[in-house]
Amino acid sequence: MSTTELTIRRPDDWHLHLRDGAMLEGVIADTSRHFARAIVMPNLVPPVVTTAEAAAYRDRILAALPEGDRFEPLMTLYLTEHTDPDDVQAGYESGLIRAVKLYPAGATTNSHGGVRDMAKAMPVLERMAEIGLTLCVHGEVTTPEVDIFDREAVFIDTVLEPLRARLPELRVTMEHVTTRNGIDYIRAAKENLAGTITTHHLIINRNAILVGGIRPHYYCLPVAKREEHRLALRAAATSGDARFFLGTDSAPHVDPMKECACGCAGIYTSINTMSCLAHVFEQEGALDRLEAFASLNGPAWYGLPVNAETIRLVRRAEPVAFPAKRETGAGTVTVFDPMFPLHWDVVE
Ligand SMILES: NC(=O)N[C@@H](CC(=O)O)C(=O)O
Ligand SMILES: [Zn+2]
Ligand SMILES: [Zn+2]
Repeated sequence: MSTTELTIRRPDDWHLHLRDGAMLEGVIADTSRHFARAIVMPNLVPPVVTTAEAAAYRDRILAALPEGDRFEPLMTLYLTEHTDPDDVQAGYESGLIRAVKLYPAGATTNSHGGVRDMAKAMPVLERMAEIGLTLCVHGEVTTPEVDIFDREAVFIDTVLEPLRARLPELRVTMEHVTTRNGIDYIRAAKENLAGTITTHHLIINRNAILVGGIRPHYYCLPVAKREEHRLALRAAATSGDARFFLGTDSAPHVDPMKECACGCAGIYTSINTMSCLAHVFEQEGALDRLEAFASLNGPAWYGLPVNAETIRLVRRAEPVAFPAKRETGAGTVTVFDPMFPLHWDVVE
């Protein structure tokens, strides 16, 4: 008999875009329904750079939460070349700041204020290494000569490895790993390195974006790679290795910003992530490791307790329906379509 029910600790999302204002209000319930906590990305316009800005953003998130939902936003700071190490340390020591995010300038959505010259960020990075504060990285180079499909691998060789050689004590989370190279690099590290994997990168390869017509709702950054890379991600996610855990990178953009001549990067998966993941883990014969990936490995890496509550997943005979669109006060957001029926349902 195959498994049709599964109870796991309540999951957390270790890489999430909640946005702000009407978009935040429109999407937050899709996360707080299933997830207890999330590492909230700071790439707002303007970005969340100081501890005071992060505190104000946290208040706005809590104010947008539906009545009765218990959800803890774990705040991050957007690293710039002018970030003040003392402010970062104070934010960390107050318990508000859980990570600092490195966006190479120009690498992704709202990253123009990111880091151009790593040398200028060194004082902050040294302080973080000293106090044990985690650096989350969007691991892609932006050099125009480098092919977009190679940007993660080149980042590892030319930015990440030199940084970690110089600051071995620095804790680094490689966000949204998309390549075998990234997986191998994390596996080979002795310490202080972990990686988040998104839901969609376990499901799509680059064909989803390009075959049969250009499909903007499968476009995100880092861009999905070849099938061999997707298989490496699936192997890592389902391996039980504590260095790999869920970061959905759910990144809502309104449809007109996706369906146009120069569409935004980002895929919206908050609403059906747990169903998608149960499907993937079932396919891999690893349902017993879903809890490690979604609920245990992340807290261990960030030094936080595992959630006390549980969620129950049930495999239905009939497919579970999800809305194709999420309507928000900021506009309509298309929901990730895994291109197969989803049978796993989360029951409260
Ligand atoms: N992943 C994406 O494609 N987009 C993210 C930014 C990011 O995580 O790189 C966004 O904020 O829209
Ligand atoms: Zn990113
Ligand atoms: Zn992201």
